[in-house]
Amino acid sequence: MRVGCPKEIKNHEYRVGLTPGAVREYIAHGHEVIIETQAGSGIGADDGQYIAAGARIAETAQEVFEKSDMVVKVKEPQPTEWAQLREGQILYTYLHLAPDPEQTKGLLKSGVTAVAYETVTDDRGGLPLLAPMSEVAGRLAIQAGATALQKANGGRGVLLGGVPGVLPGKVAVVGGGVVGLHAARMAVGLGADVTILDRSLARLRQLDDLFSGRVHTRYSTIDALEEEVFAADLVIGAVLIPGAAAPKLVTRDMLTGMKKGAVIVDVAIDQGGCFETSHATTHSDPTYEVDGIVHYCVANMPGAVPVTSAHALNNATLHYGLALADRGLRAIAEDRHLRNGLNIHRGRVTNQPVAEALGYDVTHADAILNVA
Ligand SMILES: NC(=O)C1=CN([C@@H]2O[C@H](COP(=O)(O)OP(=O)(O)OC[C@H]3O[C@@H](n4cnc5c(N)ncnc54)[C@H](O)[C@@H]3O)[C@@H](O)[C@H]2O)C=CC1
Ligand SMILES: CC(=O)C(=O)O
Ligand SMILES: [Mg+2]
Repeated sequence: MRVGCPKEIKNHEYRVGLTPGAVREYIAHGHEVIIETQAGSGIGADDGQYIAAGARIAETAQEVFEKSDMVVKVKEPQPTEWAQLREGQILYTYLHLAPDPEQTKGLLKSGVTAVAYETVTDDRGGLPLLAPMSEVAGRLAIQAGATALQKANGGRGVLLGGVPGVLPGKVAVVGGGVVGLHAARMAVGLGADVTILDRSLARLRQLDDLFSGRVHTRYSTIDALEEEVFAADLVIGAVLIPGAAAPKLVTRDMLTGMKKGAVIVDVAIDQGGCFETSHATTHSDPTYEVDGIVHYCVANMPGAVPVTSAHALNNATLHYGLALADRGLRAIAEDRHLRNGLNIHRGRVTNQPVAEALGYDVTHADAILNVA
């Protein structure tokens, strides 16, 4: 198969879909790889490294889209990109379709077969292609929140770790999955007073064990959520219902009960956000204020640390990327975890939560992947 990787064009997105190391693996499997010139510049990988790994360099993204049987990316395709996709081509990238009707329309119109990293599953009930970026974003959320809490940045002027004789800042982490765990790790490391809320008691038990009492865990009722959000200096939004739009857990009304200058980092913004007042921002203008509360809602947080993120992402995407390149649609038909990743196929929505969020009929992948 001919596998192509364009340069990412989302605001301040420096990751790349294929690292030179990943290219070498595709070449070893007998595939051709085309990389857009400078696609790896954000991680310090120049065209020479890609050529040494066996890739051919394309001068334009257009050439990559035109000539590839499978396009491997990081972020959801932007309008100029979805216009270049076509039927018979596989797109392998993050999509986050539930809160994004325009992109969904664009992909449906193109006829492309789109596998979304964030809905591929594993045997342990996890999301293995989302997890590494959730690790990065969870850890970054505390750095971003701590910075936003500084007075000159609009925050209330609290140092998360406090100092001897002054209490530390309070951090509430809403959703104790991968993002929540890694955010809590960083906040604990800084010496903050951390509470994790979740709707899964089993998960709260695990977290209690992991942190040996160093964090508080709380079952997330409306009461508990209100109490923790009102008391917090920093709130991290980290809930997920896979594929679906994030539930709006913190309403605009609740903001009035919060401390002025408190900070919200809504990591779940890529699925629409779990605060009613969240809207997506970019790395060039990451924060805004509503009712005295600073909001940080960057939808591609890991793009800020591309050297770490691109390698972590490629570690996770390589296995299924090779399966798709080796076996095409058959790989999707034969592996239920990859089938869970299929969101769009030849003009139909194949993921139930996406279909429900956007009002489409769902077509189950098994019914249309006729590859016998
Ligand atoms: N902004 C960005 O750059 C990035 C955003 N993300 C996003 O972060 C979000 C979280 O991802 P992960 O931690 O990997 O998901 P996860 O599936 O590991 O964890 C989600 C947690 O939310 C909990 N939850 C679900 N509904 C809840 C509710 N009503 N109240 C309290 N807890 C609830 C679940 O029990 C689970 O423990 C996702 O939307 C993901 O796409 C991930 C990476 C980067
Ligand atoms: C998961 C996601 O949206 C990101 O890594 O940008
Ligand atoms: Mg996004």
